[in-house]
Amino acid sequence: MATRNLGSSIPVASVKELVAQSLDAVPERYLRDVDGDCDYPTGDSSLQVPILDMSKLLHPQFHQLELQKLHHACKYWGIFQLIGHEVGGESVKTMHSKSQDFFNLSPEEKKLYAQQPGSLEGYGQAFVISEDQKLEWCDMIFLKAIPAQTRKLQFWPKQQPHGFREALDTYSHNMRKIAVSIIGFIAMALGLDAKRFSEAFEGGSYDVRMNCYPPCPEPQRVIGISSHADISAITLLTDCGNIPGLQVLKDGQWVFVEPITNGVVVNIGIIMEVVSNGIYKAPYHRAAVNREKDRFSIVTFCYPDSKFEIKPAEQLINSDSMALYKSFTYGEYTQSFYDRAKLSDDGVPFIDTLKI
Ligand SMILES: O=C(O)CCC(=O)C(=O)O
Ligand SMILES: [Fe+2]
Repeated sequence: MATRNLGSSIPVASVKELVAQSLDAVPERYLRDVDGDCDYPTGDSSLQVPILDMSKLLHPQFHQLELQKLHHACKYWGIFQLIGHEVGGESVKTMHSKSQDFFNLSPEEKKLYAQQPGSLEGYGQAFVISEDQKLEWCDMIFLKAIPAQTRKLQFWPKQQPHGFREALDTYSHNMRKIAVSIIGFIAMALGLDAKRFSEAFEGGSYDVRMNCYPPCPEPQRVIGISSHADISAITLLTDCGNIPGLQVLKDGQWVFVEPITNGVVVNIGIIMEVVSNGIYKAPYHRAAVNREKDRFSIVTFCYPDSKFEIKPAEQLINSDSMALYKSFTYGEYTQSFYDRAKLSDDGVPFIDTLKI
């Protein structure tokens, strides 16, 4: 198993603590519109993110049509909501309540699990690399969950919230179950060997990020998580409550992903963009915040096992369709991402650095 250096982040104040001070104005470091580049839209409500049904993918009668829908969703959206999967709502609900309980602990209790220099794991913020960088309206805790031997238990809340560790163990195994099945169908939709993909994800890595977006007095002027594409192969997101926040960029427009009961949001990450030779795109997405309530999301970044080479699949390369991306070992790929994350933003998207 290649060890991954997940980089590090400069400690900054917790947004929840900031909100507890009942500020009526948002501190300058969070404001996105001061330099006139705020583009916070309400989201286009005429567009709806595709919904895929796992039980249909598994059903001989409906399989073919649903597989075509999956191909279309991955190709034109890079994101879809998955229903009819085999994971019951209970484990998701339990994890969401433990995650909320964690963010509601006192600042002192949460700090027991704070990120340490040189690592992104733990409680804090991701990728703060300079003192004048704009900040996101989000607190998070980031934990590597699978394989179990990669867990850094010093960052896993222990006594409080009671049962957090067991809940995360169950939740992450359930997310792996979903990843193993859906990646097989994604491979199939591309005409690739489903079994090889499912096996690679059976032995893959699963990193979990729990996000808390506190209510903001000026939600239009801040961003919960700024626009990015995930570096995973696929990402599975569950939302708790009916508070929309996730937005995806579709043909130049931001579209809200409306939470649906028991739905798991699946999005294509950069690894699958490379493997599919660009047929499927890792979509840009971001999180908006609201004025009224905390929003919580739990995001599982799914990676294949470390033997899996990150390169365009050979079956997709021919004289009409040349390889668009270079080949990487798993270790080279993750290291190159974290090496770039330590540098100040040069405006070049990570995916472009992978192109031939
Ligand atoms: O919370 C959300 O809706 C988005 C989170 C996300 O994109 C991420 O953590 O990578
Ligand atoms: Fe993301």
